[in-house]
Amino acid sequence: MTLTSRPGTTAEPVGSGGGTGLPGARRYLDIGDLSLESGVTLSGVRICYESWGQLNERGDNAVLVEHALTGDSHVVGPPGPDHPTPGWWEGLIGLGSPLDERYFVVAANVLGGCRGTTGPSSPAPDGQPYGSRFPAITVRDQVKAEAALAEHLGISSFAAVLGGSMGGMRALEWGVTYPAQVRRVIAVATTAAASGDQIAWAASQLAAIRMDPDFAGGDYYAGRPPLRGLSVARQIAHTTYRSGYELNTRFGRARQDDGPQFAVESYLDHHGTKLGRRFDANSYMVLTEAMNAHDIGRGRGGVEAVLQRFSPRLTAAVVDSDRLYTPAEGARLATARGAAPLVTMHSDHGHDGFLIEAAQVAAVVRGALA
Ligand SMILES: CC(=O)SCCNC(=O)CCNC(=O)[C@H](O)C(C)(C)COP(=O)(O)OP(=O)(O)OC[C@H]1O[C@@H](n2cnc3c(N)ncnc32)[C@H](O)[C@@H]1OP(=O)(O)O
Ligand SMILES: N[C@@H](CCO)C(=O)O
Repeated sequence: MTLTSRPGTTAEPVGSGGGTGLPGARRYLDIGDLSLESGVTLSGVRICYESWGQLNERGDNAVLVEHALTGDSHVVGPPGPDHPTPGWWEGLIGLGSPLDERYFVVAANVLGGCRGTTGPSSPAPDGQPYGSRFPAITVRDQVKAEAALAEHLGISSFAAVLGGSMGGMRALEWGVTYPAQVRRVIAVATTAAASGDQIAWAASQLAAIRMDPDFAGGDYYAGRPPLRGLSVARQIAHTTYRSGYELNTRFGRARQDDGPQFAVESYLDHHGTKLGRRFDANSYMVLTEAMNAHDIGRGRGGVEAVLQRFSPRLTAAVVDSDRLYTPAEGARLATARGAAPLVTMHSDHGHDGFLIEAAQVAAVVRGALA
């Protein structure tokens, strides 16, 4: 990333919010072709993003907020025409919040996703959706696309790049790939490299989608989407996102409406069906595979070597009941050169605690930026 502004095409903003962070403030930037880590070139890449606040003259008061697997650029704010869901980290941005008027906050929809940034459901150069033709991408590719956005916006350096889960992976990659442009990384409920356990849980999710007859090898956009496979994938994932303690105490052995189905089955079914209404199965697979490939040490001498030369200040935070991105993985991050002591958040909810315990996350961010 150089500090000069680069050519890019800003498409018409949609909605009416401009850069204010009000609903409908999504904007699009066409960054052109992106050469991927695999050597493949993805042509005509578009980034969809939101921003809050003003960039200062030095271009160094920016903060990048990175969303997780099924999140999006709508970090805070009510639902609106462009945002079927409310903000997922309410209280993080705005007056009186950790990311207040001192900062220019940016959040982009991730490369490979389905909320406006180029992904498998986007049109390929032939005008048809990529579908099965969408290339494998990595977290590094996602960060490279975001760097093009940062450059276009005139950002010289970030005061912080922060995110949870898959968002934390991107935050870490930013710190490794662009150390001179990132002063602080805040990595929440995440890992330096996908573990065998995480890849194993992902394997059955990917298989569930592939086994849905509606998947059609990924080329289903003209027909029915593979909602049953996606639902099962989400149900497996959601179980790993919550703690056994929560599932036992909240649902236990109760039956749904005194019928034959366990209440916890009904709950998982609800979340599986709900995701199908807002998420594309191909994106789910592409992003899951990108997370599986995540390893900040790949081609760089391994994770420990990278952590020992990590140059931005690093704050790692974990959720004590997270059985997917375990506290041990956060503790490993906190061994990085110059890292702050590990922050442990308490939640009975497991991994999703990084979304649910918004006040604790806000305290982590406030503390890291103090
Ligand atoms: C809020 C958003 O979705 S933000 C939009 C962008 N999305 C993201 O960023 C993804 C991140 N968000 C998420 O993963 C989730 O929304 C979370 C983690 C925030 C949800 O956490 P919680 O608020 O604790 O929700 P919880 O797990 O209790 O589920 C509540 C839902 O389960 C339903 N439910 C609860 N018990 C049962 C049951 N026995 N049977 C069927 N449904 C049930 C509730 O009716 C509720 O439904 P609704 O979400 O349609 O209103
Ligand atoms: N509930 C989160 C979990 C992934 O970290 C999501 O759907 O993005």
